[in-house]
Parts: sequence; C-alpha cells; structure tokens
Amino acid sequence: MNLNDYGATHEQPLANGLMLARIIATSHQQYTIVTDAGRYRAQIAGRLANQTVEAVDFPTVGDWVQVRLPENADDTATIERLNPRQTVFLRKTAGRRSDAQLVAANVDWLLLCMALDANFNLRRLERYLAVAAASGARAAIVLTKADKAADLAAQLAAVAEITSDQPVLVCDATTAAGLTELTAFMQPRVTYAFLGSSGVGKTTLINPLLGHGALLTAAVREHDAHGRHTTTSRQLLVLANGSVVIDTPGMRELGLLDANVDAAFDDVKALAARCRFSDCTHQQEPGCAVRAAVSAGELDKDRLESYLQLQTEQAQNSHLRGKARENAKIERMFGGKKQMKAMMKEARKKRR
Ligand SMILES: Nc1nc2c(ncn2[C@@H]2O[C@H](COP(=O)(O)OP(=O)(O)OP(=O)(O)O)[C@@H](O)[C@H]2O)c(=O)[nH]1
Ligand SMILES: [Zn+2]
Repeated sequence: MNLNDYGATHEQPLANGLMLARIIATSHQQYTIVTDAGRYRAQIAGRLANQTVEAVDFPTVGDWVQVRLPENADDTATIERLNPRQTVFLRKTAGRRSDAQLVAANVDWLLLCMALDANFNLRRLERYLAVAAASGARAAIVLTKADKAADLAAQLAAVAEITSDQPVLVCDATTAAGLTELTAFMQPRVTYAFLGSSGVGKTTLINPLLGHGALLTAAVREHDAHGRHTTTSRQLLVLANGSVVIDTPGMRELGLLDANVDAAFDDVKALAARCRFSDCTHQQEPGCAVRAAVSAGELDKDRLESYLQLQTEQAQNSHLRGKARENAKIERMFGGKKQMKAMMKEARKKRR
C-alpha cells in the first residue's frame, strides 16, 4: 500500500528534505505514521511543539504532516510540519472546563451512528448534526441494531423529519443486513469517521468490513481526571473495499464547541425569519413565528427546546474556549497574567 491508498489525492507541496505522511494512530504524543516508505513511529519536533497553544494545535489521527525519516527504519521519525486541515472535528472535553478535544482531522464523511433500540434519541442526533455542520465534512446517518427497533417505520420517519439531505443507512449486525449497502456507499481512498455514543455498535459494524480476519484492537482504557474510564485510542484503517476509516471509540457525551446549530435546524431558522423582532429569542416576544408554529402543531415543541438548549450551550462554550485560548497564549508568551502585567508596566515606564 502507498500513501494514495490512505487518501493522498491533492498535490501537497513539501518542504526541502521532508516527506508526506498521514497519522494513523496516536497515544500520549507518540504517533504512528504511514509514508510511501512504510510505517514509522514518530514524535513531533520541538519547534512544532513550541508553536502550539492548546491540544487542537497538535497533530491528530487523520492529519497530513511533513516528516523527516530516520536513517534506520526502527528509529523514530520527526514530524516537522502540520499541513492545513481540510476538515476538523472537535468536541468539548468531559466536565465543566471547555477545553477542546480533537476527535479527527481530514474526514470527508462523518457517519453519525445511532442505535434503534431503547437508546434511540432524536435530540442526540440533532446534537451530532450540529457538530457535523461545523466540521466541514459531509454527514450520513447510520442507524444500528435494527433488530431491536421498537417501530422501524416510525423511527425512520422521525429521522427524516430532522435531517435535510443526509443519506440514511439502516444496519443490523445480527443478520449482517445493511452491510452491503454500507460498503457500497463507502468509496475507496475517501476518509470516514464513525461517530456515536459508546455501545451503539461501531466496532461491530467495522470489523466485518476490515477483511482478512482482522479485528479492531480493543481500545485502551484509562482513568480521566474524575476517576472514570475513558477510551483514548483512535485509529485509522483501510478497509477491504479501499475506504479509509477512523474509529472513535468510547464517546460518552458530545459537548458542543465548534458547532453550527442553525445549519442543523434550517426549519427553525426559516420560521425565525418571520418573527417580528429580528433578534427574537423565541421565548416570550410578541409576534414570534417560531412559537406560533409550535402552537399550530407545525413544529415539534421538543425540537424547539432542543434548538434553544444547543444554542445556549454552544454560545457558552465558545465564549469559555476563547478565554481559555487567550490565557494559554499569555502563559506561553509571558509565563502568566501577573508577569504580563509587570512587563506592560515596565514598557509604559520606559516610554515616558
Ligand atoms: N442486537 C444487536 N446488538 C448489537 C448490534 N450491533 C452491536 N451490538 C452489540 O452492542 C454492543 C456494543 O457494540 P460495540 O460494537 O462494541 O459498540 P461501539 O460503538 O464500538 O462502542 P465503543 O467502542 O464503546 O464506542 C455489543 O455487545 C454488540 O454485540 C446489532 O445490530 N444488534
Ligand atoms: Zn421568534
């Protein structure tokens, strides 16, 4: 296999002496990369580490990077540059802080997985759609565990209500139903990321698509700051049909950080255009076309609530994230806020 099999399509200009590589696995800033010369372990160059401010500036699975190869193939390669990302998918880390966590980069299609069993939840799907809309990647919906569906027809109709033009695929791993459609949908050298809460059946879907009796390696479980188990391993694999897949195991919740809530609610957005006030919050203002649509039974009340809640969450988190990023920069440049103030005072004195 060469790098084209991993999706290297467009011309990527290289700096002198460096080679193009794609990151296929990470763990504690130890990377596994693939190049036209084979696989290597890799580390990021000190200079690159110094330019980074927060976690999202570090290379992640799916990234295209420029590397210096070691003379001995058993030695570690050095990642010298991070190529600009075509798409990026972030989520808020668990807990109250609004640190960004990179889920994957350069994904062409997000496959939003949701189980048709008791965990079926349209509000969660709306959340995933809002994040997908901001990522730059296209989205498709993969409904799993069709054998456990309470009312498949009604569930499909409800999904159609809240989606626009996203393809919807239905799978049942117990009979392998839907797997043919899924593999036919997935194209060679295109990158897909399976997203969905822990236990929706992502691994069960991917394993038969790997071929050659290969199995996804079990995710590494670690303790996070709250003593809970979290799965940290991400990996990029090439399936038997040639498509490139990023597995994102162990997601408990998908905190909004970089979302486009309006894009995922174009029906609400269209109604809002007819509200009397252009900055209507659709809570109690007179002449609200959105609430009127709810009263008339044209818009689901739960969907409006979901929209308002996601809007609030997104606004709060992006505000907090802006602050966190600013603080990280001050820390890097001055060593802290106190030091920065002292330096500014000093500079003012000199000017006088
Ligand atoms: N009844 C039924 N069970 C399924 C189906 N697909 C998966 N399961 C079961 O659901 C459980 C979770 O499946 P996984 O594939 O491990 O889920 P996952 O999404 O990879 O979970 P994480 O790795 O934690 O993110 C397993 O016990 C599977 O056997 C299905 O189509 N029908
Ligand atoms: Zn309104």
